[in-house]
Amino acid sequence: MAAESIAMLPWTISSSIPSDHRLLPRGGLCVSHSHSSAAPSRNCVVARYSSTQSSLLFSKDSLRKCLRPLKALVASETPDVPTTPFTGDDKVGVLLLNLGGPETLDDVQPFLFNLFADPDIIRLPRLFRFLQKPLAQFISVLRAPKSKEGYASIGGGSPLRRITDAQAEELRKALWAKDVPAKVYVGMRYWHPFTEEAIEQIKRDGITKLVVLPLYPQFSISTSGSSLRLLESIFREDEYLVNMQHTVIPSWYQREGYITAMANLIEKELQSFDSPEKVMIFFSAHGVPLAYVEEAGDPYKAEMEECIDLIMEELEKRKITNAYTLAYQSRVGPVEWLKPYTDETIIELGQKGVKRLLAVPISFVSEHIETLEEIDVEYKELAMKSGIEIWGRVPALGCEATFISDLADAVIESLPYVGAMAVSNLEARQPLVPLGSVEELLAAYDSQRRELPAPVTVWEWGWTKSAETWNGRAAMLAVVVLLVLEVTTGEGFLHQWGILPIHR
Ligand SMILES: C=CC1=C(C)c2cc3[nH]c(cc4nc(cc5[nH]c(cc1n2)c(C)c5CCC(=O)O)C(CCC(=O)O)=C4C)c(C)c3C=C
Ligand SMILES: [Fe+2]
Repeated sequence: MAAESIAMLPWTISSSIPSDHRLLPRGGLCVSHSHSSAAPSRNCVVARYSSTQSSLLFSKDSLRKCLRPLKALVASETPDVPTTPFTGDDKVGVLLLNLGGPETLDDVQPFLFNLFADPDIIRLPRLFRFLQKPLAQFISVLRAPKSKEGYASIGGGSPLRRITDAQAEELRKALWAKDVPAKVYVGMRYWHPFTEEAIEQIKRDGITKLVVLPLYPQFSISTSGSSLRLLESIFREDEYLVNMQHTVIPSWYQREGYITAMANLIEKELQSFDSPEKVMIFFSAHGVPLAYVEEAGDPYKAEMEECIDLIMEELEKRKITNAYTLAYQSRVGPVEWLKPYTDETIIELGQKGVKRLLAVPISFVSEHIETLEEIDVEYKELAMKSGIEIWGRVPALGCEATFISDLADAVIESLPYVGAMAVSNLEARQPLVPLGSVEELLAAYDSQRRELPAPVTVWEWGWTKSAETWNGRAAMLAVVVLLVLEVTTGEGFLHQWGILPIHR
């Protein structure tokens, strides 16, 4: 696609651009993939000035340094990119999208139901879609006791609402301090305040321009993708929203302020070890099923790896050159997830003689059950058993000032593009998209729109993984059928055992 054909994208150049050209406003730069044949090393990128098509080879460092004057230069050549986006009548809103978490132990099962009822979390083949809700009910009831134990151990509920509300308030203050009087809303995917509730408030407040900002640094179909898909369906059916100008920032892991804030946290935590240089930095990201990446084109893994490259580059500039590794935690269910797994990696590192580990949660910006329980308790215990002697953990960003200020900048930089973007011609991983384009955005990742295949497709005889999986599936299907029969007829073993009430 010609650079000229996409006129309205913001000024975000990442030092490790993922696709073969990141497109900037007309007259802007296309920056090629850091691993392209034109870029001889991983520290180089090729930038092409779109007006003249001339190419230049930059080191990532020098590209970053010359960005500001370049922006000024190109802005002066691009009169059609709006520079004064708002009139006095505009009311600006920012909608933060997040996962949500159960606030009490009684919320756990219904929260899990909402999560598993999401087709972006459990993707059933088209033919079996009608089973989504019964299956969600079944799995949520089955998983609830274990999840409840976890939430009980971190104080009886998820801290996510409290932290996200605090982030929203700090972001609002940062925006006002930067002369952008905006209101900030929180819309959760699986628990209160639900996205629908936030949207109702946005309408009541008469917001005319909305920036949608998922609080996940890296994009995944299962997180930001799911939230945006829901938002899009809400927008489609509402006259007020259809006419409200908006833009979406699908991911922002490459932003300088975020990278700096993460590097600051890591640097600070390293100082608490007696020999900081001997500590291995252990990035632990939330996993996703492998098929999301390999079959559905989820950019999550690629964005995660780039994000870690950027953080390590930033640390390197500060002369911090520790060994580091990335692994994926929190897998659920029988299918294969992104590897290496965090638990297996900890054991291997112990066997290799690593003695000091600093865990860095990387896919989420708040403390939550998987940092407070899984990392701080389970993985720490495993590490100690595996021969690791000293264990540390970097806190989640929360309301860290550099981070919040950078989020405010991301919002401000996106404002000129609110309502000014076309839905067509989407490129995978472009920095801003309009709503109404989530399908296109996802299709850009998954250009052939293939359905996710069954996790084990080849049948093998014997007591094998495939036999186990197929037996498991058959059993699950049978249970679902029984449950449906039971619920619809009001008779069956659950009623007989008094688990479900008998209706007379
Ligand atoms: C970037 C972060 C996350 C990705 C990717 C993600 C994918 C994903 N998650 C599940 C299943 C569960 N997730 C649960 C909790 C949970 N998940 C995330 C983040 C990501 N999930 C967070 C921050 C939380 C915690 C919220 C809180 O209450 O603090 C849970 C519930 C907890 C539990 O029972 O373990 C489940 C289940 C899947 C299947 C998936 C990808 C398909
Ligand atoms: Fe999750």
